[in-house]
Amino acid sequence: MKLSTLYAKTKRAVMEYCMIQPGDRIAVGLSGGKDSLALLFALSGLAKQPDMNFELNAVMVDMGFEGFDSTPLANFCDSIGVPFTCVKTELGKVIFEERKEQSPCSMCAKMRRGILNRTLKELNCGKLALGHHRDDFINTWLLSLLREGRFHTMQPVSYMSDAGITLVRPLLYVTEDEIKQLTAEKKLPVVKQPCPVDGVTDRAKTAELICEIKKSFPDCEERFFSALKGADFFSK
Ligand SMILES: Nc1ncnc2c1ncn2[C@@H]1O[C@H](COP(=O)(O)OP(=O)(O)OP(=O)(O)O)[C@@H](O)[C@H]1O
Repeated sequence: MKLSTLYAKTKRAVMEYCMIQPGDRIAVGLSGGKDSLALLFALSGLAKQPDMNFELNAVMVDMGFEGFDSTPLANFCDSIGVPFTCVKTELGKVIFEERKEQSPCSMCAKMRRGILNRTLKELNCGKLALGHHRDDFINTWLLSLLREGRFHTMQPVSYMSDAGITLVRPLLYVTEDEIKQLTAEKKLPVVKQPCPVDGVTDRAKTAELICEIKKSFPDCEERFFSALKGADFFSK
């Protein structure tokens, strides 16, 4: 993926949905996976553009899974001049070993979000940028339809009034394939936290379903996405 395309697509989302205001302090939620690394890479490039005026941080919640080492991420942040904060937790153990949660993903997301919010407050950051990309918006829409029977997906921008933090998703227009290309070309240091339910969730099943549909309708993702945009799913 060309860097100019990455910046243009990210900037388009940022401008269209007013994701960044001058002087903002933004934290990228860095999981160690390819999506949030690509987001960090894109925003650190945008931050250097003369018409952009914001400060960037990277924040990671270390889930405490055995063998995970965040050093490559710390080194990467250092190399692009972005301060890195890693919050060490035992969330993995609490969720999977002690509580043996029936729906670990929602519990994990909730607890992780609480820790991220607290850390953002300490860092004086008012916005949390997440690495959701175009295909995640489509996947969430299909999952909501199949599981909850409603037309719904994530928003490019949403305000969490209880925490006083704004969530932004600047990779709205970037596809997963583009992120994979970028990760390989730029040798981004992916160090995924070894989650036990990775690949066996309903979200993974809808991703497989979309792959099946693609065999008969190769452009289905473009069509789904333009349907979401056309139906004004995303509020500005
Ligand atoms: N442990 C974490 N610490 C900080 N931010 C996180 C963490 N886990 C997830 N996030 C943020 O939430 C977003 C969505 O999380 P999700 O678990 O769905 O990961 P994903 O879609 O596989 O993305 P990635 O490739 O970045 O892991 C991530 O892109 C990242 O911005």
